Amino acid sequence: MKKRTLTGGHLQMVKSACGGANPYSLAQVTIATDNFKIQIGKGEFGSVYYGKLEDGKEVAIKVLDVKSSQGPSKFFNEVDVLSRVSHRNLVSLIGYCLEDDQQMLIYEYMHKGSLCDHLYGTINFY
Ligand SMILES: Nc1ncnc2c1ncn2[C@@H]1O[C@H](COP(=O)(O)OP(=O)(O)OP(=O)(O)O)[C@@H](O)[C@H]1O
Repeated sequence: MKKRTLTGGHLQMVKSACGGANPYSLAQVTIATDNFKIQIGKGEFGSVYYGKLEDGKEVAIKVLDVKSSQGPSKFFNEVDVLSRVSHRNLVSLIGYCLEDDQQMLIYEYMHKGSLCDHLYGTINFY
């Protein structure tokens, strides 16, 4: 299957859409996740890992599965929507990592999981 990556145009859109979300390097994400040690979930978009940023903030890091048929458009849509909405019942987008063909989204970590986790019993606590 053809590998889907973000084009230069997509990258520009992501960077401007990210607003308050910060860019993180692959090295920072690797340290934060202790080399992607704890996988807390898997969705359509890819795998989700537990991490802790330098300032101690706990995060959930979604790593785009490059084989996903959703590809860059899913990444862009998620960044675009979450950067424009802010609500106590919605998870916040803290940052993103776009490096070496990697596409990752960094969210605040929800200790109590998602509504879906509660409905389907798929939660793992860390
Ligand atoms: N911010 C978060 N905090 C804690 N756990 C999370 C967070 N985001 C995702 N997870 C965990 O990872 C799992 C997969 O999440 P993800 O959002 O990728 O899948 P999804 O809910 O099926 O959505 P999508 O359709 O975007 O793939 C969730 O069910 C949850 O257990």
